[in-house]
Amino acid sequence: MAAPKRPRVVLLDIEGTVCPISFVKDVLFPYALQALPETLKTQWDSPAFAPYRNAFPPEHAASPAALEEHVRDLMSRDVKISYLKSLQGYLWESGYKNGELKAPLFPDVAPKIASWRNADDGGGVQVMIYSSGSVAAQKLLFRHTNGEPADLTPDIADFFDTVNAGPKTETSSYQKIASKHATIPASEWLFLSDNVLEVEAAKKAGMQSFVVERPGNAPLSEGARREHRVIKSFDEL
Ligand SMILES: CSCCC(=O)C(=O)COP(=O)(O)O
Ligand SMILES: [Mg+2]
Repeated sequence: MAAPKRPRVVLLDIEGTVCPISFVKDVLFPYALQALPETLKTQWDSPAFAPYRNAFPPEHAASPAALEEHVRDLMSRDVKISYLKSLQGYLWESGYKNGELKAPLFPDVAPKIASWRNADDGGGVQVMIYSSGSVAAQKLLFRHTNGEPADLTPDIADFFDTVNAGPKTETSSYQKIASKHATIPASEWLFLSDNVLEVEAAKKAGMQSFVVERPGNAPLSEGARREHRVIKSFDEL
């Protein structure tokens, strides 16, 4: 069998791949829930907030109390639905901007993103992001990291979420992502994720894909370890 081609695009998941799951569950989610009541109280009818409110099903957007109850329920179950993800990005914005929120990237992540970008092979390796978090939330996260420099967005060529690509466990989403950059065959994309179902969907779309095993991630089954390459750090690439 021919050796896989060196990737020209590295497509990265966020939670459990570039930063710990605990940052999302124990820092970002509580921040959003804490900001929610005041936002609903003071911004319910504001033009800035209306698009986020109106994206929810009407029965849940009927009153601040109904919306708060629904958001709390969705977040307690970590439901990755696009209107919730958009609202979370809106709620996190002030926290990132005032310095309360800073994304704790694993130590290998920022240096490797820079080295992919600068790879001396006539254009480097493009780095793109695909996360259930909204594109707006992704940009906030990569603009406010613990790296030096903190803003990694200049090194990121494109951002995908469940709105512009589709659900992460569906093969069609990876086909759609690859078709946006159609000069690069799917076989020259490498998708890295903690989620085995996402890795399987990317592989079915013809991408290379490895499972990333980080501290705090859910344990991997023996089957997953047999079926997929598992890496613990981007330095293994
Ligand atoms: C980029 S926003 C924070 C992460 C988030 O809300 C999320 O759902 C992450 O899911 P992922 O697809 O990156 O595992
Ligand atoms: Mg993930």
